[in-house]
Amino acid sequence: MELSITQPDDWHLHLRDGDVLKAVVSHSAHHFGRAIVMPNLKPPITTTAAAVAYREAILKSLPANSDFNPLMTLYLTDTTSPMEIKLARESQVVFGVKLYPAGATTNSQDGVTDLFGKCLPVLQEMVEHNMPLLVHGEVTNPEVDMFDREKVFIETVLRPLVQKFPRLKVVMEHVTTMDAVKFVESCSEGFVAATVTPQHLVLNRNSLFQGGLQPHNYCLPVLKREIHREALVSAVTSGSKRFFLGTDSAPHDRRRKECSCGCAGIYNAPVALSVYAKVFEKENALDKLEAFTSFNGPDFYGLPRNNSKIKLSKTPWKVPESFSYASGDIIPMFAGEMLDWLPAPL
Ligand SMILES: NC(=O)N[C@@H](CC(=O)O)C(=O)O
Ligand SMILES: [Zn+2]
Ligand SMILES: [Zn+2]
Repeated sequence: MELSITQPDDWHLHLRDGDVLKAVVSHSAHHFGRAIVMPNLKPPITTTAAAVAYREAILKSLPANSDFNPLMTLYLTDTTSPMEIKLARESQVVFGVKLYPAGATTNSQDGVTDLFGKCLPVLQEMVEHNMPLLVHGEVTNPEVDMFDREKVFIETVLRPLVQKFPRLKVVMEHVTTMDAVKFVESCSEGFVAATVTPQHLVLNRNSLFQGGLQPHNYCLPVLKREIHREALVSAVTSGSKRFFLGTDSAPHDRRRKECSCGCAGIYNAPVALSVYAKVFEKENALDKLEAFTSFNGPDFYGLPRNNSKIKLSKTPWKVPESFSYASGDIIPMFAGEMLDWLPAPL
């Protein structure tokens, strides 16, 4: 069996910098036309100037004759100025501003502590420039149960935010719960949308503990119960325009995953398209795959859909055990396992 679809884009990607960037960028560039590149470097990308420089570094790391187009983002802080939003829009290389609640996830220590106070003028400016707010939707209060952090965030932050700024474009990134699906579906189409990762479509929280602790399945927001996974699968295969592909591919060196205090993040760029295809196939919804991978994202961001096509063939292939690079190795999702949708350029 073979499928030809418009080239997909990845609307949520971590490319890192330095040696890791060089090691991972080709895996995304191979399959995706564009990607929204997350700004949580150390130090974070908080200015348009830094985003432009980071974009140059990414372009330099690409394989020869790749036309992969990195779409940059700014990391919102309590001190981001409205002027920075204007600069970002004028640069034509910045396509979103990322909200990390301070302390929510990898490299979020400089994130926002006062969204409804200090950030109000910036949010207003974003509405004026039609600049999307990309949200890591979890509260950080240590008393809130890890598995409830997304749900509590929706009620305490997102719903009030959308009420206050009904014309702000918001992407709820990497949704993991039935609650998030219901929330996104209740908002106005074209203003609130969500990305969905491969892991949250095929794994539930049992995968963290099956046969012993599984650090390579640990990401944030953490995997949830089976009922939530099922709700995500229904949402993406329903044909709704509100959901689109965002891998949240988040490479960390193996030693930082397999240790006493492991990092959150799953490296899925090499397997993402195969996994998404499998999900849609299983639901008899392969006819809805292309909208999810290649139409809904650009339509939401107001960008043209890609012209080129890729082919997905039902050929079994083995995921490499690891990818070694200059300073270590990175273990991909489904390392060493067989998958059966193989993507290739057409
Ligand atoms: N998803 C993750 O578990 N980790 C991401 C950060 C993020 O997207 O929250 C990372 O940068 O490592
Ligand atoms: Zn996140
Ligand atoms: Zn992410």
